[in-house]
Amino acid sequence: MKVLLTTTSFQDTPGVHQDLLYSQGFKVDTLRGPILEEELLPIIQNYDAVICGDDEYTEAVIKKGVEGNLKFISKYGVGLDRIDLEAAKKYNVPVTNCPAVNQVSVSEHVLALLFTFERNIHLQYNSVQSGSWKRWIGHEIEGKTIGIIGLGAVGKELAKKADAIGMKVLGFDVFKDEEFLANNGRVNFVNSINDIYKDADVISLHLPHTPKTEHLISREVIFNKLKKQPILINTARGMLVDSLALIDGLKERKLRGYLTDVLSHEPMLEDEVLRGVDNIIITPHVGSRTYESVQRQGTMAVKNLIQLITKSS
Ligand SMILES: NC(=O)c1ccc[n+]([C@@H]2O[C@H](COP(=O)([O-])OP(=O)(O)OC[C@H]3O[C@@H](n4cnc5c(N)ncnc54)[C@H](O)[C@@H]3O)[C@@H](O)[C@H]2O)c1
Ligand SMILES: O=C(O)[C@H](O)COP(=O)(O)O
Repeated sequence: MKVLLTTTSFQDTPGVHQDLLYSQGFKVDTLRGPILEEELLPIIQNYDAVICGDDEYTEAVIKKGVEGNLKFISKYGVGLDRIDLEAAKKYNVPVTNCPAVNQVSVSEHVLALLFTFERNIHLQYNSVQSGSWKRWIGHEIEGKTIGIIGLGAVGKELAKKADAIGMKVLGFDVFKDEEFLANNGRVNFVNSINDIYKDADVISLHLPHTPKTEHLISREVIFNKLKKQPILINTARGMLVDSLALIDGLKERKLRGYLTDVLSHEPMLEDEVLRGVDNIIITPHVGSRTYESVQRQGTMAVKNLIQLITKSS
């Protein structure tokens, strides 16, 4: 079994996930992801399986893969938006992912971004480093309303944490998890996303990127629906937000800030429009990158692959 491993956090973090993978007798080749379609096309047919991150598994790549040896795709992570699932089905390549193992890390990252912004840590750090003692005034977070769009694994974990620090929590999802809401009585489920746009001081996105959710945060939303100059936090996917509308919205004070872990194009392009804009903080897709989460996620990705192999034999 020849396996292509492209996720850098898996490779760079020693732990139980690596022990499990390297005890299977696979021949493992590594590349530093994310890997683009044109880079995958010439090599993919050499592999029986891949453990991938946000690599471009287009129909062309999958087709090329199955003309050779490709049989299994194990995604390390949750979001499957870079894998053409229809094509995988068409060519009988099962795809697995790692749900509900990185929500602690990602929700902590959301709060880290929020605290950083509200207490100007990023500005004050740079200022002190340059020898200055300028002191900014920040904002408290307790008592503010957070609107969570997408109450899945990360959204729910964030809802609990936000409640614990005294925020009022609104949540919206296309699926209403009655059991979670019954067990977390202070999480207020709203039936219309517009209630979040209207009432939230902080909006955090936790839904997948699909054709339906692309540019969910549109010019129309930014200019006509946001009522409280919220801070927008995005640890889900860059394509959920219309970047140009967002920049205009920040200039017009429709939003107070944009704190994001994800961009529409990753790795960041040299001419990324969000770079250097006031009141934007960008981190390089590190929401789930903790030693704890990498080991959980990595172990699940390897176990998923072992299960796929066992099932097929
Ligand atoms: N920054 C990171 O490192 C990082 C880490 C994990 C996940 N992610 C991204 O965050 C997303 C959420 O992660 P998760 O683990 O919570 O996923 P999840 O699948 O557990 O939850 C996603 C939720 O979004 C809801 N949803 C789908 N479409 C919706 C819509 N149109 N409107 C409202 N709700 C909708 C689903 O019903 C589900 O409850 C993932 O899809 C992934 O893209 C990023
Ligand atoms: O989908 C996910 O789980 C996250 O985006 C993390 O993916 P990555 O670790 O491959 O960046």
